[in-house]
Amino acid sequence: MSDSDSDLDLPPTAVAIGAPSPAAETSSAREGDPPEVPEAAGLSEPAHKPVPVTLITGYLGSGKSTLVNHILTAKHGYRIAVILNEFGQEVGIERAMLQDQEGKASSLEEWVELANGCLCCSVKDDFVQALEALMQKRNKFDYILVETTGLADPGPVASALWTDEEVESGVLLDAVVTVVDARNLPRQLAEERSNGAVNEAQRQIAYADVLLLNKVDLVAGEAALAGLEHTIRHINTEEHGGSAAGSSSHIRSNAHDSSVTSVSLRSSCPLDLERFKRWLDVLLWEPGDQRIYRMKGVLFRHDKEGKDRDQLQRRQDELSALLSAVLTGSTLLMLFLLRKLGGVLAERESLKVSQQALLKQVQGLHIEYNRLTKEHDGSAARPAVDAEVAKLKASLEAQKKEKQQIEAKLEEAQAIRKTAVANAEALKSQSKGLENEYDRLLADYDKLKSRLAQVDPASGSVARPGIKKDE
Ligand SMILES: Nc1nc2c(ncn2[C@@H]2O[C@H](COP(=O)(O)OP(=O)(O)OP(=O)(O)O)[C@@H](O)[C@H]2O)c(=O)[nH]1
Repeated sequence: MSDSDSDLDLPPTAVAIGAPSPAAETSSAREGDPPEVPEAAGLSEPAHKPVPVTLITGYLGSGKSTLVNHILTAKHGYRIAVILNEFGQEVGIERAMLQDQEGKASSLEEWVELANGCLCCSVKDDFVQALEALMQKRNKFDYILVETTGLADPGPVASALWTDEEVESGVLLDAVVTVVDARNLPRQLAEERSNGAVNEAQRQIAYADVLLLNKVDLVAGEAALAGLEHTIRHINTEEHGGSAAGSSSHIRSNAHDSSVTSVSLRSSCPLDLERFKRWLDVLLWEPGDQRIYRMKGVLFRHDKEGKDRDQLQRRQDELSALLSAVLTGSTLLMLFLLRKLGGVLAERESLKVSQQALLKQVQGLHIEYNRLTKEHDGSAARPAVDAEVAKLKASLEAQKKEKQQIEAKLEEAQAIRKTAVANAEALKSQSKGLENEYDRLLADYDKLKSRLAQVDPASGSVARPGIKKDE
């Protein structure tokens, strides 16, 4: 590793090994520095100068995409086009991961994904076509980064850049950067291929102009790292002995390792994360005859925020349902009570009328009684008059009783009315209380949402001091 590389704006757990290339210089631009115009891109010259192409290679899961994402989000001022080659048939996963970094300035100008095969063989023509298509927009970017699959042989990919006339005139191989997985390197180098051919990990190291020893955080001890560095240098100088940029390969080329394949799974339902983890444990610890090199994907799951949001949403829904049930119930009850009240009031009015009529009748009877008493006092008709008066008195008594009954009914009606009004008041204040609780929950939900928004999903830490994620 050259000393000048120590300033590289690289991920903290990566070590650059080998001669610095323009690509390495690209990533060494520090924040705030004005962007240097890449010589090969010739931005100071007319646009016929070739665009530099950097091939980023490395075994499955070594950290190529991490490096590409780092370059795209670092502040260097270059505009970059990316050609990404996926081994599997799924496209869009890496792009989705990039999109996760919203908020960071991205140098990405163009993004092309070539899936279901390797640039070095089955999709070589697609690669050339993609480059030709990109060259139609050459003024939009200063650099092209090509991320190969983990099984790609960089040799044929590099040679594709100078075997197509149109491509050759527009681009220039800047460097082959090989990302090496420090933890898994010994195993990867030891893997045997048929006929004793050099395996992919070895070929990728051999072709590198720049070697990036990645995942050094997963290797314990300086001595182990020094040993890995020695091994890599040895393979690179022994097998390679020169730059891949512009040189022809003397490494025995090999057909792809046909025992490696990819499987992709899609689901439109949210994942139960715990069950998913258990499934992964079984898959990784008891793989049977299969070895799993690499997994990547975008999970559709209910996270904590989602759970909280769901719970809150459910509580809100329940509360609104309860509130509307109570309001509907109270309205119906009010209507019922009002109707009953209306009936009682109408009955009271009719009772009043009949009471007045009775009073008039009693008064009329009284006048009639006085007249008859005066007229027939001492006469022979007196017994008949007395009988008549007794009848009238009985009728009066009956009417008095009726009046008492009506008054009792009236009292009862008034009591019902009083209860109805009290019930209506109680329901009113109950629904007011529910409304307040509903408002309070909405405010809690907003607060929780804004706090969760401050949680850094990568580290789980909270951006603002004093607020814990679990709050
Ligand atoms: N511990 C540790 N993990 C890392 C480092 N660099 C990358 N990773 C992780 O390693 C995994 C693989 O990284 P990628 O960048 O996707 O690897 P890749 O080479 O693009 O993988 P393929 O495209 O499948 O070949 C991811 O989970 C990364 O977060 C590192 O320096 N240290």
